[in-house]
Amino acid sequence: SLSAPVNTSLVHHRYLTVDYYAKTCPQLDQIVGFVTSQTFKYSPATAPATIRLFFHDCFVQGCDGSILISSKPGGKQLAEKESEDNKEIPTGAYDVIEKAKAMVERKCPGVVSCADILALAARDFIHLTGGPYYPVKKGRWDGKQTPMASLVYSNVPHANSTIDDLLKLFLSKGLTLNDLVVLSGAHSIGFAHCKHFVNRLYNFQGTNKPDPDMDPRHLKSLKMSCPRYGGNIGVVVPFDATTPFAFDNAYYQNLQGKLGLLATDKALFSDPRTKPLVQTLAKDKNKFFQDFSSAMERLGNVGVKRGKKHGEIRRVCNMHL
Ligand code: HEM
Ligand SMILES: [Ca+2]
Repeated sequence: SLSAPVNTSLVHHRYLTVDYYAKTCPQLDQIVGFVTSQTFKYSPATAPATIRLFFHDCFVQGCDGSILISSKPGGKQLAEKESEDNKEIPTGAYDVIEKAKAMVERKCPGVVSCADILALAARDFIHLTGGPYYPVKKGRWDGKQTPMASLVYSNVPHANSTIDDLLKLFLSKGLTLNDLVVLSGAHSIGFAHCKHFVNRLYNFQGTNKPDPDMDPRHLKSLKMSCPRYGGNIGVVVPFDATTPFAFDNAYYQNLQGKLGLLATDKALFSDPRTKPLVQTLAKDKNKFFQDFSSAMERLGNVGVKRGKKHGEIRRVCNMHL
């Protein structure tokens, strides 16, 4: 027959369903919803942190909770969580998953994976910040593999990546150029450390001058937060200068107004392959919400594991069974 080759890392998501736990844990969505909304009240920064946590989990060994595992004390292998990229993720994101898992375990012990709880929590936080509410398909198992910090760098995007790099990375996960543009809309909320964009402020591509593609007032205000020398490395700056806690399509409008933060954000508007979609999304919030919801479903399908050979259902999320 003429059947297409099957990418085995992508097939298991066929088993994901919205009502996967309908019999075994009917209260699941409600419990996770309770914990995320309580957390959001006193710690809104946990929302963007958890969304990024989900993204980085899915891109490294698939959506399998591998990012949640802590390194063994005294062990020589560093876990994913301890990698340079993931150390930036505020610990509140790990805490909210652990808290939700503990509550779920009390109601339905040994049934629900941490990977599914993370997918649900990411969805809840998108909704809590004003974004779309979409159904989450479930049935992911937690990964049994030992997570390795050394796998993270090459599997997550960086602020100095080119659109070609990003496209290659997204294609390797079964995602598209459109998914890249649409999922980048998550930068509608949250914060970045100065080091990720400081070159654009003072020494763009070795010119010793700022990036000419940046609004001058925006440049001035970013320079105040991020001095060239002697700044505090802990300082973070909102991706969206106007509404950092509101999930909306202002991210794309900002790109058009030269208010993008990372070079990769800006590149989405300067590259002819991605610019038309940025323009469409900047105009049409409903389309952004619809496209974002389906792109998150595809993100949640990446490298899903199932069954006891590769998977487990953890009791606590930071430790293997
Ligand atoms: C496509 C290329 C992407 C690049 C180059 C990129 C890079 C970054 C960088 C450098 C930060 C700042 C981290 C820090 O300094 O603490 C960040 C934050 C963030 N990223 Fe991305 N990212 C990309 C795509 C995505 C995607 C696809 C998502 C989710 C669907 C996402 C969600 C987030 C969120 C929510 C934050 C804010 C985290 C917080 O406030 O704690 N990013 N990203
Ligand atoms: Ca993972």
